[in-house]
Amino acid sequence: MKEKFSCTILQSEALTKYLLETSAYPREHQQLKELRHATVDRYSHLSVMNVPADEGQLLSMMLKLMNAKKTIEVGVFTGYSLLATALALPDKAKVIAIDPDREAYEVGLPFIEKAGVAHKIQFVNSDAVTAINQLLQNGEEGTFDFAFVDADKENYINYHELLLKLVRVGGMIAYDNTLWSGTVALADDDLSQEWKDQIGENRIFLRNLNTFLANDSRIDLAHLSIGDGLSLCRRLH
Ligand SMILES: C[S@@+](CC[C@H](N)C(=O)[O-])C[C@H]1O[C@@H](n2cnc3c(N)ncnc32)[C@H](O)[C@@H]1O
Repeated sequence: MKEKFSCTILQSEALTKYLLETSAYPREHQQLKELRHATVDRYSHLSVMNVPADEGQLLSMMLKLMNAKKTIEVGVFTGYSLLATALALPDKAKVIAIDPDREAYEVGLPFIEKAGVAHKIQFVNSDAVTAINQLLQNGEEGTFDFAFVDADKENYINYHELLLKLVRVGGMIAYDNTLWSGTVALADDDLSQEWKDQIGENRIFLRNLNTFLANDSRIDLAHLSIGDGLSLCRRLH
């Protein structure tokens, strides 16, 4: 029997709604809330590209616990995770935000400015391989505390090699969407045509990444079932 398409990896949409409405939305920063609503108004169904509020809160808590001061964001869109990051960092911290599409970032920018954290952000209008290589050439190897990757899935495995150089020993790389709506666990025959059309080849790229990370002795790994799946990789040496 074909599985029914669902954006959530929790057992029901009702449970996702409960989690967001009970714990996440009441504590969501006002500008994050407004950015989220503006993204729905502007992009409707594409607004699922924003990380959900509970994941934003996890990122925020991790950054504070790590005392992070220099981070990189690969894939910005309208900037929900970027704003959550910038809000969690101290005033003199820096986040390099990379995306070849500046238009979507400009939808979120007024909310970032209103939150008073735009000065922490350096937006780089480029594809990430070029931008990260540039940072490495500039001598910034081993200087980043945290990297958040939420962009083109086929390149995650390439970003991993570059980001392992860019983050310091003990620093963290987080990959978003690594459970891809639960489809990484499904056989081809379990997928309806509607689902196949939506997910394309990303399910295969993410499966390969998950196997690769599980076998990578250079990192500690925690694969979380939050949002659409989040893989946390801590650089060991
Ligand atoms: C899922 S969205 C990011 C959502 C964001 N984390 C948030 O919470 O709002 C993915 C973004 O990756 C960007 N992207 C696609 N290819 C890229 C690349 N080669 N380098 C950097 N960003 C890329 C897209 O333009 C898009 O804005």
